[in-house]
Amino acid sequence: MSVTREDVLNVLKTVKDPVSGKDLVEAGLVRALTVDENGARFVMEIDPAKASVLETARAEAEAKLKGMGIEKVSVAMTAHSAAPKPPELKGTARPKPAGPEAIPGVARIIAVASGKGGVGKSTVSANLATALAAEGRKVGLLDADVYGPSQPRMLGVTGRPASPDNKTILPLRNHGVTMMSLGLMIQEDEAVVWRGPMLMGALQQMLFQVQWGALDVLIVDLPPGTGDVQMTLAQKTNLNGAIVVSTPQDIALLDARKGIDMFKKLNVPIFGLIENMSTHICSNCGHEEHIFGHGGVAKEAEKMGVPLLAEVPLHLDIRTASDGGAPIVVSQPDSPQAQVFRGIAKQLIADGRA
Ligand SMILES: Nc1ncnc2c1ncn2[C@@H]1O[C@H](COP(=O)(O)OP(=O)(O)OP(=O)(O)O)[C@@H](O)[C@H]1O
Repeated sequence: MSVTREDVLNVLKTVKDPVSGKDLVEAGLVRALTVDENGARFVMEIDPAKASVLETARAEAEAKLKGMGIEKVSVAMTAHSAAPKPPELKGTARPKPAGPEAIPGVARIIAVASGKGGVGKSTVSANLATALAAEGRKVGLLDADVYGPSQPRMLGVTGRPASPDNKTILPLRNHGVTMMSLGLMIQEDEAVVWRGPMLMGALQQMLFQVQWGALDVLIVDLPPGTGDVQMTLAQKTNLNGAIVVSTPQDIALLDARKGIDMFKKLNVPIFGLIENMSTHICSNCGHEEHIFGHGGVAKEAEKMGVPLLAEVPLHLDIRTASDGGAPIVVSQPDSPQAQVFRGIAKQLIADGRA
Protein backbone atom coordinates (compact mmCIF):
# COMPACT_ATOMS: atom_id res chain seq x y z
CA MET A 1 0.00 0.00 0.00
CA SER A 2 1.52 3.32 -1.01
CA VAL A 3 -0.87 5.51 0.97
CA THR A 4 0.99 7.56 3.58
CA ARG A 5 -0.02 8.73 7.03
CA GLU A 6 -0.22 12.23 5.60
CA ASP A 7 -2.69 11.07 2.91
CA VAL A 8 -4.84 9.45 5.57
CA LEU A 9 -4.80 12.58 7.73
CA ASN A 10 -5.79 14.68 4.72
CA VAL A 11 -8.80 12.47 4.11
CA LEU A 12 -9.77 12.50 7.78
CA LYS A 13 -9.69 16.29 7.58
CA THR A 14 -12.58 16.07 5.12
CA VAL A 15 -14.78 14.29 7.66
CA LYS A 16 -16.76 16.55 9.96
CA ASP A 17 -17.14 15.98 13.69
CA PRO A 18 -20.89 16.56 14.11
CA VAL A 19 -20.38 17.63 17.73
CA SER A 20 -17.81 20.43 17.36
CA GLY A 21 -18.36 21.20 13.70
CA LYS A 22 -14.59 20.93 13.15
CA ASP A 23 -12.95 18.20 11.10
CA LEU A 24 -11.98 14.99 12.91
CA VAL A 25 -8.29 15.87 13.02
CA GLU A 26 -8.79 19.45 14.16
CA ALA A 27 -11.28 18.27 16.77
CA GLY A 28 -8.52 16.10 18.24
CA LEU A 29 -10.55 12.93 17.83
CA VAL A 30 -7.94 11.00 15.87
CA ARG A 31 -5.54 9.18 18.19
CA ALA A 32 -2.83 6.54 17.73
CA LEU A 33 -3.04 6.58 13.95
CA THR A 34 -1.02 3.82 12.34
CA VAL A 35 -0.67 3.51 8.59
CA ASP A 36 1.35 0.66 7.19
CA GLU A 37 1.15 -2.09 4.60
CA ASN A 38 -1.43 -3.83 6.77
CA GLY A 39 -3.85 -0.95 6.47
CA ALA A 40 -4.85 2.00 8.60
CA ARG A 41 -6.06 2.02 12.15
CA PHE A 42 -6.79 4.68 14.68
CA VAL A 43 -8.76 5.39 17.80
CA MET A 44 -11.48 8.02 18.20
CA GLU A 45 -11.63 9.20 21.78
CA ILE A 46 -15.17 10.33 22.37
CA ASP A 47 -17.69 11.39 24.94
CA PRO A 48 -19.79 8.23 25.43
CA ALA A 49 -23.00 10.28 25.39
CA LYS A 50 -22.17 11.28 21.80
CA ALA A 51 -21.34 7.76 20.63
CA SER A 52 -24.34 7.33 18.33
CA VAL A 53 -23.87 10.77 16.70
CA LEU A 54 -20.18 10.10 16.16
CA GLU A 55 -20.81 6.67 14.72
CA THR A 56 -21.84 8.41 11.48
CA ALA A 57 -18.49 10.22 11.35
CA ARG A 58 -16.66 6.98 12.13
CA ALA A 59 -18.49 5.17 9.33
CA GLU A 60 -17.80 8.04 6.92
CA ALA A 61 -14.08 8.03 7.83
CA GLU A 62 -13.90 4.30 7.32
CA ALA A 63 -15.71 4.45 3.97
CA LYS A 64 -13.49 7.29 2.72
CA LEU A 65 -10.29 5.50 3.72
CA LYS A 66 -11.46 2.33 2.02
CA GLY A 67 -12.30 4.49 -1.00
CA MET A 68 -8.59 5.47 -1.15
CA GLY A 69 -7.77 1.83 -1.74
CA ILE A 70 -6.84 0.92 1.84
CA GLU A 71 -8.14 -2.59 2.27
CA LYS A 72 -8.05 -2.90 6.02
CA VAL A 73 -9.36 0.00 8.02
CA SER A 74 -9.94 -0.25 11.74
CA VAL A 75 -11.43 2.62 13.71
CA ALA A 76 -11.97 1.99 17.40
CA MET A 77 -14.01 4.41 19.49
CA THR A 78 -12.97 4.78 23.11
CA ALA A 79 -14.81 6.44 25.92
CA HIS A 80 -14.61 6.52 29.66
CA SER A 81 -17.83 5.59 31.35
CA ALA A 82 -19.80 2.54 32.40
CA ALA A 83 -20.15 0.02 29.63
CA PRO A 84 -23.43 -1.53 28.68
CA LYS A 85 -21.80 -4.57 27.15
CA PRO A 86 -18.41 -6.19 27.69
CA PRO A 87 -16.19 -7.24 24.80
CA GLU A 88 -16.42 -10.73 23.44
CA LEU A 89 -14.39 -12.19 26.25
CA LYS A 90 -16.14 -15.13 27.81
CA GLY A 91 -16.22 -15.95 31.46
CA THR A 92 -17.02 -14.04 34.56
CA ALA A 93 -15.16 -10.86 35.36
CA ARG A 94 -14.50 -11.67 38.99
CA PRO A 95 -14.28 -8.58 41.13
CA LYS A 96 -10.70 -8.39 42.33
CA PRO A 97 -9.55 -7.55 45.80
CA ALA A 98 -8.04 -4.11 46.11
CA GLY A 99 -4.46 -5.29 46.62
CA PRO A 100 -2.08 -6.98 44.19
CA GLU A 101 -2.69 -10.62 43.40
CA ALA A 102 -0.26 -13.21 42.06
CA ILE A 103 -0.97 -14.72 38.65
CA PRO A 104 -0.87 -18.49 39.16
CA GLY A 105 2.33 -20.00 37.72
CA VAL A 106 3.86 -16.65 36.78
CA ALA A 107 7.12 -15.99 38.63
CA ARG A 108 7.81 -12.43 37.47
CA ILE A 109 6.07 -9.64 35.58
CA ILE A 110 7.91 -6.94 33.66
CA ALA A 111 6.06 -4.06 32.01
CA VAL A 112 7.41 -2.46 28.85
CA ALA A 113 6.19 1.10 28.76
CA SER A 114 6.65 4.32 26.83
CA GLY A 115 5.50 7.85 27.38
CA LYS A 116 4.62 8.32 23.73
CA GLY A 117 3.24 6.15 20.94
CA GLY A 118 5.31 4.85 18.07
CA VAL A 119 8.68 4.81 19.84
CA GLY A 120 9.07 1.05 19.39
CA LYS A 121 7.71 -0.34 22.65
CA SER A 122 6.01 -3.28 20.92
CA THR A 123 9.13 -3.99 18.86
CA VAL A 124 11.21 -4.05 22.02
CA SER A 125 8.65 -6.27 23.82
CA ALA A 126 8.54 -8.82 20.98
CA ASN A 127 12.32 -8.98 20.66
CA LEU A 128 12.89 -9.08 24.39
CA ALA A 129 10.35 -11.90 24.81
CA THR A 130 11.89 -13.98 22.01
CA ALA A 131 15.41 -13.21 23.26
CA LEU A 132 14.49 -14.44 26.75
CA ALA A 133 12.96 -17.57 25.19
CA ALA A 134 16.21 -18.11 23.24
CA GLU A 135 18.02 -18.08 26.59
CA GLY A 136 15.79 -20.92 27.73
CA ARG A 137 13.37 -18.91 29.85
CA LYS A 138 9.65 -19.71 29.86
CA VAL A 139 8.21 -16.48 28.58
CA GLY A 140 4.73 -15.03 28.22
CA LEU A 141 3.84 -11.85 26.37
CA LEU A 142 0.66 -9.96 27.12
CA ASP A 143 -0.20 -7.31 24.57
CA ALA A 144 -2.15 -4.78 26.58
CA ASP A 145 -1.79 -2.03 24.00
CA VAL A 146 -5.44 -1.42 23.34
CA TYR A 147 -4.83 1.55 21.06
CA GLY A 148 -2.81 -0.47 18.61
CA PRO A 149 -2.38 -4.12 19.48
CA SER A 150 0.51 -5.22 17.33
CA GLN A 151 1.92 -8.39 18.91
CA PRO A 152 -0.19 -10.81 16.84
CA ARG A 153 1.45 -9.36 13.71
CA MET A 154 4.94 -9.09 15.21
CA LEU A 155 4.92 -12.65 16.51
CA GLY A 156 3.15 -14.00 13.43
CA VAL A 157 0.13 -15.23 15.38
CA THR A 158 -3.35 -15.37 13.90
CA GLY A 159 -6.63 -16.90 14.92
CA ARG A 160 -8.79 -16.39 17.92
CA PRO A 161 -7.86 -17.84 21.29
CA ALA A 162 -10.12 -20.67 22.40
CA SER A 163 -12.09 -20.78 25.61
CA PRO A 164 -13.32 -24.36 25.81
CA ASP A 165 -14.79 -24.00 29.30
CA ASN A 166 -16.02 -20.44 28.80
CA LYS A 167 -14.05 -19.44 31.88
CA THR A 168 -10.38 -19.62 31.00
CA ILE A 169 -8.71 -18.53 27.79
CA LEU A 170 -6.07 -20.62 26.04
CA PRO A 171 -3.22 -18.39 24.89
CA LEU A 172 -1.45 -18.79 21.56
CA ARG A 173 2.20 -19.64 21.11
CA ASN A 174 4.94 -18.87 18.60
CA HIS A 175 8.73 -18.54 18.61
CA GLY A 176 8.81 -20.06 22.10
CA VAL A 177 6.60 -17.32 23.53
CA THR A 178 3.13 -17.79 25.02
CA MET A 179 1.08 -14.87 23.81
CA MET A 180 -2.22 -13.19 24.43
CA SER A 181 -3.41 -9.92 22.98
CA LEU A 182 -6.42 -7.72 23.28
CA GLY A 183 -6.07 -7.52 19.51
CA LEU A 184 -6.98 -11.19 19.22
CA MET A 185 -10.27 -10.65 21.01
CA ILE A 186 -11.59 -8.14 18.50
CA GLN A 187 -12.11 -8.60 14.79
CA GLU A 188 -9.97 -6.58 12.45
CA ASP A 189 -12.14 -3.88 10.88
CA GLU A 190 -14.35 -4.03 13.94
CA ALA A 191 -15.17 -0.78 15.68
CA VAL A 192 -14.93 -1.25 19.40
CA VAL A 193 -15.95 1.20 22.03
CA TRP A 194 -13.40 0.56 24.76
CA ARG A 195 -14.83 2.22 27.79
CA GLY A 196 -12.75 2.56 30.95
CA PRO A 197 -14.31 -0.13 33.16
CA MET A 198 -14.68 -2.49 30.23
CA LEU A 199 -11.02 -2.08 29.38
CA MET A 200 -10.00 -2.76 32.97
CA GLY A 201 -12.22 -5.85 33.03
CA ALA A 202 -10.66 -7.11 29.81
CA LEU A 203 -7.15 -6.48 31.14
CA GLN A 204 -7.87 -8.37 34.34
CA GLN A 205 -9.31 -11.25 32.34
CA MET A 206 -6.15 -11.33 30.23
CA LEU A 207 -4.03 -11.43 33.36
CA PHE A 208 -6.00 -13.84 35.51
CA GLN A 209 -8.13 -15.95 33.20
CA VAL A 210 -5.56 -16.81 30.57
CA GLN A 211 -3.94 -20.19 31.16
CA TRP A 212 -0.40 -18.88 31.11
CA GLY A 213 1.10 -22.09 32.46
CA ALA A 214 4.39 -21.96 34.36
CA LEU A 215 6.29 -18.84 33.31
CA ASP A 216 9.63 -17.49 34.45
CA VAL A 217 8.55 -14.10 33.25
CA LEU A 218 5.52 -12.38 31.75
CA ILE A 219 6.29 -9.34 29.61
CA VAL A 220 3.43 -6.84 29.39
CA ASP A 221 3.42 -4.54 26.37
CA LEU A 222 1.57 -1.50 27.71
CA PRO A 223 -0.26 1.19 25.79
CA PRO A 224 1.69 4.44 25.50
CA GLY A 225 1.26 7.03 28.23
CA THR A 226 0.25 6.95 31.85
CA GLY A 227 -3.34 5.78 32.00
CA ASP A 228 -5.71 3.29 33.55
CA VAL A 229 -3.99 0.23 32.13
CA GLN A 230 -0.66 1.13 33.75
CA MET A 231 -2.35 1.86 37.08
CA THR A 232 -4.41 -1.33 37.04
CA LEU A 233 -1.39 -3.45 36.22
CA ALA A 234 0.66 -1.90 39.01
CA GLN A 235 -2.12 -2.10 41.57
CA LYS A 236 -3.63 -5.51 40.78
CA THR A 237 -0.57 -7.62 40.10
CA ASN A 238 2.84 -8.26 41.62
CA LEU A 239 4.54 -6.16 38.98
CA ASN A 240 8.29 -6.63 39.50
CA GLY A 241 9.53 -3.76 37.41
CA ALA A 242 9.18 -1.62 34.31
CA ILE A 243 11.35 -0.95 31.31
CA VAL A 244 10.73 2.39 29.63
CA VAL A 245 11.39 2.79 25.91
CA SER A 246 12.14 6.19 24.42
CA THR A 247 13.55 7.64 21.26
CA PRO A 248 16.22 10.33 21.65
CA GLN A 249 13.93 13.25 20.75
CA ASP A 250 13.27 15.72 23.55
CA ILE A 251 9.52 15.32 23.37
CA ALA A 252 9.71 11.53 23.67
CA LEU A 253 12.09 11.92 26.60
CA LEU A 254 9.79 14.38 28.30
CA ASP A 255 6.97 11.85 28.05
CA ALA A 256 9.26 9.04 29.19
CA ARG A 257 10.06 11.04 32.30
CA LYS A 258 6.33 11.27 33.09
CA GLY A 259 6.10 7.49 32.74
CA ILE A 260 9.03 6.96 35.08
CA ASP A 261 7.53 9.34 37.65
CA MET A 262 4.26 7.42 37.52
CA PHE A 263 5.95 4.07 38.16
CA LYS A 264 7.97 5.59 40.98
CA LYS A 265 4.77 6.86 42.59
CA LEU A 266 3.26 3.40 42.22
CA ASN A 267 6.38 1.91 43.86
CA VAL A 268 7.27 -0.06 40.75
CA PRO A 269 11.06 -0.35 40.30
CA ILE A 270 12.40 0.94 36.99
CA PHE A 271 14.71 -1.72 35.58
CA GLY A 272 16.00 0.75 33.05
CA LEU A 273 15.55 2.86 29.96
CA ILE A 274 16.04 1.68 26.39
CA GLU A 275 16.93 4.18 23.71
CA ASN A 276 15.29 2.99 20.51
CA MET A 277 16.01 4.36 17.04
CA SER A 278 19.21 5.49 18.68
CA THR A 279 21.17 5.77 15.49
CA HIS A 280 20.26 4.97 11.90
CA ILE A 281 22.28 2.24 10.22
CA CYS A 282 21.87 2.20 6.44
CA SER A 283 20.94 -1.29 5.30
CA ASN A 284 22.85 -0.73 2.04
CA CYS A 285 26.18 0.65 3.13
CA GLY A 286 26.17 0.35 6.92
CA HIS A 287 26.67 4.12 7.32
CA GLU A 288 25.59 5.32 10.74
CA GLU A 289 23.71 8.59 11.33
CA HIS A 290 22.12 10.07 14.43
CA ILE A 291 18.84 11.12 12.87
CA PHE A 292 17.10 11.94 16.13
CA GLY A 293 20.19 13.09 17.97
CA HIS A 294 22.13 10.81 20.24
CA GLY A 295 22.95 10.37 23.87
CA GLY A 296 19.80 12.09 25.18
CA VAL A 297 18.41 8.97 26.79
CA ALA A 298 21.76 8.10 28.39
CA LYS A 299 21.94 11.59 29.91
CA GLU A 300 18.35 11.41 31.09
CA ALA A 301 18.89 7.95 32.60
CA GLU A 302 21.88 9.25 34.52
CA LYS A 303 19.93 12.26 35.73
CA MET A 304 17.08 10.09 36.94
CA GLY A 305 19.37 7.49 38.45
CA VAL A 306 18.04 4.62 36.31
CA PRO A 307 20.21 2.33 34.19
CA LEU A 308 20.37 2.64 30.42
CA LEU A 309 19.80 -0.95 29.35
CA ALA A 310 20.59 -0.57 25.65
CA GLU A 311 20.71 1.63 22.59
CA VAL A 312 18.80 -0.04 19.76
CA PRO A 313 19.62 1.25 16.28
CA LEU A 314 17.02 2.27 13.70
CA HIS A 315 17.49 -0.42 11.11
CA LEU A 316 15.25 -1.50 8.24
CA ASP A 317 15.71 -5.18 9.11
CA ILE A 318 14.21 -4.63 12.57
CA ARG A 319 11.02 -3.30 11.00
CA THR A 320 10.73 -5.82 8.18
CA ALA A 321 11.39 -8.69 10.59
CA SER A 322 8.59 -7.54 12.91
CA ASP A 323 6.23 -6.91 10.02
CA GLY A 324 6.98 -10.39 8.72
CA GLY A 325 5.93 -12.03 11.99
CA ALA A 326 9.40 -13.15 13.11
CA PRO A 327 11.23 -10.54 15.23
CA ILE A 328 14.87 -9.97 14.28
CA VAL A 329 16.00 -12.00 17.31
CA VAL A 330 14.31 -15.00 15.65
CA SER A 331 14.88 -14.27 11.97
CA GLN A 332 18.50 -13.04 12.17
CA PRO A 333 19.68 -14.12 15.62
CA ASP A 334 23.35 -13.43 14.89
CA SER A 335 22.90 -9.93 13.46
CA PRO A 336 24.27 -7.03 15.52
CA GLN A 337 20.68 -5.71 15.87
CA ALA A 338 19.50 -8.99 17.41
CA GLN A 339 22.54 -9.05 19.68
CA VAL A 340 21.43 -5.80 21.28
CA PHE A 341 18.14 -7.38 22.37
CA ARG A 342 19.86 -10.60 23.40
CA GLY A 343 22.20 -8.52 25.53
CA ILE A 344 19.25 -6.99 27.40
CA ALA A 345 17.76 -10.46 27.96
CA LYS A 346 21.06 -11.82 29.30
CA GLN A 347 21.44 -8.84 31.62
CA LEU A 348 17.92 -9.25 33.01
CA ILE A 349 18.53 -12.95 33.63
CA ALA A 350 21.91 -12.27 35.25
CA ASP A 351 20.24 -9.76 37.58
CA GLY A 352 17.57 -12.33 38.52
CA ARG A 353 14.89 -10.18 36.94
CA ALA A 354 13.74 -12.52 34.18
N1 LIG B 1 14.76 0.09 15.95
C1 LIG B 1 13.90 0.10 14.95
N2 LIG B 1 14.33 0.07 13.67
C2 LIG B 1 13.43 0.10 12.63
N3 LIG B 1 12.10 0.19 12.77
C3 LIG B 1 11.63 0.23 14.04
C4 LIG B 1 12.48 0.18 15.18
N4 LIG B 1 11.71 0.23 16.29
C5 LIG B 1 10.44 0.29 15.87
N5 LIG B 1 10.37 0.31 14.52
C6 LIG B 1 9.18 0.41 13.67
O1 LIG B 1 8.48 1.58 14.08
C7 LIG B 1 7.08 1.36 14.08
C8 LIG B 1 6.52 1.62 15.48
O2 LIG B 1 7.07 0.67 16.37
P1 LIG B 1 6.20 -0.05 17.49
O3 LIG B 1 4.87 -0.47 16.94
O4 LIG B 1 7.05 -1.06 18.13
O5 LIG B 1 5.99 1.19 18.44
P2 LIG B 1 5.08 1.35 19.73
O6 LIG B 1 5.82 2.26 20.64
O7 LIG B 1 4.69 0.02 20.26
O8 LIG B 1 3.84 2.09 19.13
P3 LIG B 1 2.35 2.20 19.67
O9 LIG B 1 2.38 1.87 21.11
O10 LIG B 1 1.97 3.60 19.36
O11 LIG B 1 1.58 1.18 18.89
C9 LIG B 1 6.89 -0.09 13.62
O12 LIG B 1 6.64 -0.09 12.23
C10 LIG B 1 8.23 -0.75 13.91
O13 LIG B 1 8.50 -1.84 13.03
